[in-house]
Amino acid sequence: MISLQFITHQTDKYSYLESARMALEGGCKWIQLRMKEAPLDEVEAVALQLKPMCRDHEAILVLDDHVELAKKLEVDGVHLGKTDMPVAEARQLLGEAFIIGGTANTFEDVEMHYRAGADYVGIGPFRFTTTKKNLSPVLGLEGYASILSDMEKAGIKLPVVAIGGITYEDIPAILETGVNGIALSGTILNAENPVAETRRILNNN
Ligand SMILES: Cc1ncc(COP(=O)(O)OP(=O)(O)O)c(N)n1
Ligand SMILES: Cc1ncsc1CCOP(=O)(O)O
Ligand SMILES: [Mg+2]
Repeated sequence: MISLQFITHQTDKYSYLESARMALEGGCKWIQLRMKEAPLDEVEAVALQLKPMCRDHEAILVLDDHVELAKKLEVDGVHLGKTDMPVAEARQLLGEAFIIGGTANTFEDVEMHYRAGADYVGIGPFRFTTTKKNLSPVLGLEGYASILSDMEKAGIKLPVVAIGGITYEDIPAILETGVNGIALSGTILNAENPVAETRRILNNN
């Protein structure tokens, strides 16, 4: 079964919490609570509801961006990008027990996160997506192959999660490049039945 990280999103049909609930029901064991434009108190309110749901499903819960909140709520970790708190600073604040992920679009980004002590890197985008604004350049399969080859040459062993516009059909070829996991949002939430789609993705990969 693949390592699948579900990225929460709010749609016309689903709230952030409902999106996570469906992924958990479909068997996903890793949820990232990403509420991009929401005020901190709203993120906290949803995280407080989501934490016991993740615990009941034996799933990991990481927060996008919010290091102090992750510490306060004692969730499992955070995911940090270029404009967020640097990974090294987050590590100082959170200690070794928390999972810290960093965003990368180039080998240099990976190297930086590796040196700073990240536990994994989210490399993307694989292709264009409307789920995130201000996207970095699209990587495609060649981009992953190239970054993973550079990592190998440099002796950098760090779990890689591919992200950005990924669909069910893309997953086998992306995994072939050597990435360790896949992060998905839209392809699950746009499916007719997101619970069944999560199951299909997990059972066939
Ligand atoms: C697994 C994973 N990879 C990359 C990202 C992107 O994070 P970031 O660059 O901080 O952008 P925002 O998600 O905060 O808009 C991610 N969230 N998760
Ligand atoms: C958070 C994030 N970072 C790069 S692409 C992306 C969005 C992923 O969502 P989707 O699977 O809907 O493209
Ligand atoms: Mg961020």
